Amino acid sequence: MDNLMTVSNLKKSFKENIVLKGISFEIRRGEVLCILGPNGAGKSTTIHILTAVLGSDEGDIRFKGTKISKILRTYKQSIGIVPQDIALYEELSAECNLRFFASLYGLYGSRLNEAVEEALAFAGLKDRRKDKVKTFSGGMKRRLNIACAIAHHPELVIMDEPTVGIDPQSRNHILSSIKKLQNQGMTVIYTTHYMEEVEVISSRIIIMDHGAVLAEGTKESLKEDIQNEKRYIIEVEENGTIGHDDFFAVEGVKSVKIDGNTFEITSLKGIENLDRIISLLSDHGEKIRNITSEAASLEMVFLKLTGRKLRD
Ligand SMILES: Nc1ncnc2c1ncn2[C@@H]1O[C@H](COP(=O)(O)OP(=O)(O)OP(=O)(O)O)[C@@H](O)[C@H]1O
Repeated sequence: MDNLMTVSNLKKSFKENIVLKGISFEIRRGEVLCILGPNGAGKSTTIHILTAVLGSDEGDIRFKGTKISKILRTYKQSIGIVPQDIALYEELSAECNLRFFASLYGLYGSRLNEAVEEALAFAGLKDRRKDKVKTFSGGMKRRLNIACAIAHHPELVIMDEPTVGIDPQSRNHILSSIKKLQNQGMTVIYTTHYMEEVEVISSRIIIMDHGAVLAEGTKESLKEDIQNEKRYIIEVEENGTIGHDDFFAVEGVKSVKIDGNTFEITSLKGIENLDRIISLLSDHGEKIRNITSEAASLEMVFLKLTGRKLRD
């Protein structure tokens, strides 16, 4: 895949709050690039700068090799933006909203009609086309919002957490429609703090936290680093005397987190030490309520990179 966009050393502060600390990454043509990070990581700020609605303090963004500031008009016609907050006219119908937004990108006549039909089908809203947006559920509004951003067939679609606060059915609809956009040749940038979504749609992932890129790669390559680890979550009736050092005394244990009655233990994969961990607990008189073991996941990748969970 060749590069569609290159982002170099983006820095942004709001007064003394340093929000982006010089981030760099590339966007390859035809991929779904997921930017994964917790609330406040700087995802929306990055998106605002990428969509040229916010300036950066430093850094450079190139679209097909040219600085976007030099081709702002062409660039803006080439992208579709799905903002975090729904931007639709509530008093207008689904169809009127689509007509309005697609016409902003210069579509008219039969091309506009075709684009509107296609976008209504894309959003699964053909039968609700004449209804006012204010009668729609949150999920339907989200789907329409995305349809408004892609009706003009942009080369690059930039989506900022488009599934926050919607029902599972609409979420699934949106995730599968993103795959469809990719199959049609579009490139997608997608920010989220949901790992489950990244697992489903990403071609590549950027993990962000505190305004910095912590890691970049495919989900497989990111997980490769932790393939050699196993994570046990053990819940006991009542934690009495057992502490971190007791677990570290067991061969293979790499990290221990104690949260009330729950122990999270990371261990080297090859070392089968669960029986020894269980013996340790029983020697301390702990009654085990539940044990789960996790395979390598993006959650574990995030935990390893930052020492905390993506969502608590
Ligand atoms: N216009 C602004 N003025 C001042 N501070 C801002 C502004 N926009 C963002 N910030 C701050 O920048 C930091 C990063 O915010 P940003 O919205 O980019 O993060 P995010 O990863 O998108 O999080 P979320 O998922 O909550 O949207 C936060 O501390 C936020 O308060």
